[in-house]
Amino acid sequence: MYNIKTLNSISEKGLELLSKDEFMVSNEAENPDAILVRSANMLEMEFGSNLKAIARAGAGVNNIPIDRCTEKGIVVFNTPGANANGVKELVIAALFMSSRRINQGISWAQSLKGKGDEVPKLVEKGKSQFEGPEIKGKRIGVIGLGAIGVMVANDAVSLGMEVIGYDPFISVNAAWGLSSSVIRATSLDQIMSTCDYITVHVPLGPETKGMFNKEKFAIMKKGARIINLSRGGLVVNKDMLDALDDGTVACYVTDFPEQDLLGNDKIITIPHLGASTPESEENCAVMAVNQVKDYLEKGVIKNSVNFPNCDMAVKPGCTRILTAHENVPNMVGQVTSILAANKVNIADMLTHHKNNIGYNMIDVDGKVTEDIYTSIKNIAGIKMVRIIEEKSLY
Ligand SMILES: NC(=O)C1=CN([C@@H]2O[C@H](COP(=O)(O)OP(=O)(O)OC[C@H]3O[C@@H](n4cnc5c(N)ncnc54)[C@H](O)[C@@H]3O)[C@@H](O)[C@H]2O)C=CC1
Ligand SMILES: O=C(O)CCC(=O)C(=O)O
Repeated sequence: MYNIKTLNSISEKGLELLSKDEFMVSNEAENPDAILVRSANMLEMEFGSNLKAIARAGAGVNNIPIDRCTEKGIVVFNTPGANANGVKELVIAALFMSSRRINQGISWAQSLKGKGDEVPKLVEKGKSQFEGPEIKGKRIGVIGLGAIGVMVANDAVSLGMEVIGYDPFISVNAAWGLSSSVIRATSLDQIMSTCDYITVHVPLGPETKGMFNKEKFAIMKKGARIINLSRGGLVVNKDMLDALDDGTVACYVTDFPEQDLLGNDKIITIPHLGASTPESEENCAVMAVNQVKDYLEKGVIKNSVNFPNCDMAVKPGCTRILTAHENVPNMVGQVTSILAANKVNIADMLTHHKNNIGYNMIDVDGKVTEDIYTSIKNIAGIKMVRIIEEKSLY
């Protein structure tokens, strides 16, 4: 039986894939085998000795201590693209909101309650304060052309905008999916200095933290509108507030409200709703659960952010040994030497590595004793060993 802990509400569509015979799912599980999480902050969390995997039902993994997980041999998954359409639709809404002062106008209209028959007249008199430009023909910069950025860029083309995209690490898949009308920016500054609208779709990390700062606002086209449904930390709030004050930025839409951003007429604060659609929540949960299940049951890795993808068909009657180790010479050799010394025959084997971590699947004939398990675990540089028979032993 595997124990799965949920840290946020995870769609039933995903959880129902975990059969009750094999998985116990609870938000109170102690020392779980795996954790399913959305946005809960896990950065300071202590991990139990059983923890093998964390699956983020979503894209951003900045709430998970990836390096610490890698060090402990814990595989971290996310669900690439599963909520991209939900976010894209809200970005398009944000684009219109940033231009047409829709929500400010709605709040104002609501404030007329109690004015009786005067309301229609007051509306016509007051509406000019909420005027805003059309987006057709305007230039939009899309920073980050991954699952969300490509969809946003393509839809902006359909809306008649001139679209310029910046992503020095764009994947071949994303490039294939991008409209040929999208102009390629060769620098971030090209976006910052020429666009009427800027939307950002990059992960938050050391390289992107604070990418919207006073140096960038200094070169920005006056009156730019900025949409940030990625992460609050991409923007230096103080510098943004100054840029809004002096008119450099006409409107800032963020999915990440913070105290200092509230109550400003030029800031639209959305309560992190980018992926809050039944469709996105289901897609993410199904993908996250399937990935965790495959890993716990078979050691198969797909869509991990810290481990390599690795998949090998299970050989009937075999025992599967999984190891994670430092990506240095002779790690696999030491494992196979232990097997040879114990007269264990290898039926199949697969090794992959990603950055500084190596991952190894070995199917052997017959059983693996606890002594063999312990000898492998004691090899210097081994971060994790698991033995899977019909169900996981260790
Ligand atoms: N508001 C919400 O509810 C949601 C927010 N997000 C945020 O959106 C971000 C993007 O999501 P996806 O498009 O699904 O991820 P993705 O991984 O498909 O795309 C990210 C893209 O950013 C690019 N990139 C990385 N560093 C860059 C840099 N310095 N400059 C330009 N491009 C850079 C990558 O090459 C990649 O193409 C997530 O990391 C997350 O923070 C994602 C889903 C929901
Ligand atoms: O689960 C959510 O609602 C947040 C989604 C998100 O921010 C992400 O996928 O990065």
